[in-house]
Amino acid sequence: MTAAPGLIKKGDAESFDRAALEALLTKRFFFAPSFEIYGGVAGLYDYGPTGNALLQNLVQHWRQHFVIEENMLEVDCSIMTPADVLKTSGHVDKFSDYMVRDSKDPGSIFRADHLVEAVLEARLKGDAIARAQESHGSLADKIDDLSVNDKKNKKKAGKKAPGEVEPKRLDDAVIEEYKNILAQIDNYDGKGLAALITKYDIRNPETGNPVTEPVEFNLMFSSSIGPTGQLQGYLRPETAQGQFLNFGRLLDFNNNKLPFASAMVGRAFRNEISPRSGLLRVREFTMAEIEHFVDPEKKDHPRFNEVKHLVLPFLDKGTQTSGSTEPTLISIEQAVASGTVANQTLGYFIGRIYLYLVAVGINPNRLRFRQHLQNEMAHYACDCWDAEIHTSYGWIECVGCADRSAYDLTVHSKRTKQDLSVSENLREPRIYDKWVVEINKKKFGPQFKKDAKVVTDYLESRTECELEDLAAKMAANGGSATFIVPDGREFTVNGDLVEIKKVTVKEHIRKYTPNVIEPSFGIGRILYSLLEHSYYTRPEDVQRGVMGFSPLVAPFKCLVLPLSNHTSFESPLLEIARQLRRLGVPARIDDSASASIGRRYARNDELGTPFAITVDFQTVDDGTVTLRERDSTKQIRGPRDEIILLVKQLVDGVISWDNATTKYPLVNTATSDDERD
Ligand SMILES: Nc1ncnc2c1ncn2[C@@H]1O[C@H](COP(=O)(O)OP(=O)(O)OP(=O)(O)O)[C@@H](O)[C@H]1O
Repeated sequence: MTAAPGLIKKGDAESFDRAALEALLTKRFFFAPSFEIYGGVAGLYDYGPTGNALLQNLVQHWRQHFVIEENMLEVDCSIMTPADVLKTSGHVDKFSDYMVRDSKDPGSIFRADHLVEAVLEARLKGDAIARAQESHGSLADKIDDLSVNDKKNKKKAGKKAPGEVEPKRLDDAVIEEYKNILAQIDNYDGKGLAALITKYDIRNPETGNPVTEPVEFNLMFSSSIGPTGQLQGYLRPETAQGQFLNFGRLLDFNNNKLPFASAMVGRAFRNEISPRSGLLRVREFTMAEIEHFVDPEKKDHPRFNEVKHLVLPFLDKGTQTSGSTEPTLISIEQAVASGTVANQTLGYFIGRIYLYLVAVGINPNRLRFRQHLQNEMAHYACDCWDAEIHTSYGWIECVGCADRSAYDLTVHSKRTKQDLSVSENLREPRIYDKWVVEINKKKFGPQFKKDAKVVTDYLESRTECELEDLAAKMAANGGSATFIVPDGREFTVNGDLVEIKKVTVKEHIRKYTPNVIEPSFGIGRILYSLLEHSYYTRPEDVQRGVMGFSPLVAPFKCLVLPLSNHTSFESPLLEIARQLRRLGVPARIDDSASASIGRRYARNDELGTPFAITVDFQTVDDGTVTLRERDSTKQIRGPRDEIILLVKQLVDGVISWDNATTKYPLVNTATSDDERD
């Protein structure tokens, strides 16, 4: 669709007014706080008819783009999950964030990294304002104007927003330090955050009080299964585990062939410490996750050629640790060849994620791929990239894409004693050298007594590289080596007890645990980013908001409306809507007698309806109707049945609006298009 000249650009960050968008979203019931008439609960939202249709369309296109086009095996698994499963996956022990409290107001709780980030960003903004005030009064006004949205939002919330800007100069060296910290804020653990809070005197911005030491808070909602209360469970924090646990059946379903991918769309639950920023951080949300199971030695991808040419902004970990947030524009092929992205399969999915996001309407200029920093990445993952989308809240992670190695299948297999590996019959036997550990059990028991199992488990679960290191240590140390087991204790072994050696192996069957590449989508975050990127106002009246959704995701595709409430319009109106719906085009009739036609167009612009068919007196005379396109507000006229088919083609993307205007004459309408309710 072509935009009218002078139209305020969609997704333009500079001219964006968040308060105006929020008012529109509430008025048109895109979403609202759940349990609102009971006062609501932070982080829980209900989608209205418009928001829900948008959400379903995002999911539907996700299914088309991934599940259908990539022939994935879609499953639907239980939400309530026994504790044992999540203990094995590591969620019970590690799925947590750090929180701090206001030292004098314990009810004021913050996620520690978000607090540090908000305070440092506010100080940098305050410095920019102070510098501008000193040098150019006009620039200061401009910057002050930019913070108008913050002020409006703050007023709406009725309290002081964290990070409220106080004009104050900072030393240049301090600015550099702050920028450096912000570029790698996800890399700090509890101790690191505590040090930052002390060093930079981070306080509760609303009260000015100091905050407590960061403590870990597990994000899972706990429950019990059954009447005895004996079986502990959790609401799943991601959809992935169900897919891993069904791996054996899925492999069988796929005729024991690898690679293949499973997929699931469903709700996930996280008891977020401080759910702010609307739909971006909620406690219950729709996830769409893919688990691509692949041979660890064959991580190339047969369809890599289809995406390798895409040039994308990659913000790698080296750039971030050097204190910069400037991504590098390179092709996916270059990113994989240079080792920036670990392998082709990961690169392939980065490309597919990009194509999906842009197809649904995310502005490609406000999209980047950021690599996880060392501490941020799950300990088992070997590479992870987030698709981040820029919104008025900053850069937001909307899709994570991780190479989870063989971790998940290995831990579940160990815990359940079920074989979750793949066996491959080799045409030629494979002969290779391998590091192995041989434990002298007779001597081991008397030496380590009750700790024998801990030490044995430690040694037997070492990777080849680790065994090689241990062997080198023993050789250098007169035959003994000291190591620390997972519970923190130190043990020493010598050559009498343990032999670590290289042996030559001949295999006819290759047995391995597949690795998993996991693209994980938060549909709500994509939806909210899309709302910001789609919103614009008409140049002739900045109060008139338009949601410029593409027909692919628009909640309603076609509006059908009468010029007035004349009775002769009733029957063609119903018939047109019926025909459109029969063709699979969601159509909405707006025949409210009280509103003028201009007002009704404006109302549907706010719903993002791309096309409108109007029935008027000429329709009754000669069977023609007008068709209006939302962004240009231009109208064409043609025979009713032809226009209905044209709408179907426009919605399916088979024909463009520009093309349509060459086939049917543009009409001059006397309709007042500038009213609103
Ligand atoms: N609280 C939430 N509200 C809405 N969406 C979420 C939330 N937490 C995660 N997601 C979505 O799920 C996707 C995958 O989850 P993942 O575990 O990778 O997120 P995360 O790294 O924990 O997110 P964050 O660091 O922002 O808390 C994210 O990319 C995001 O789109």
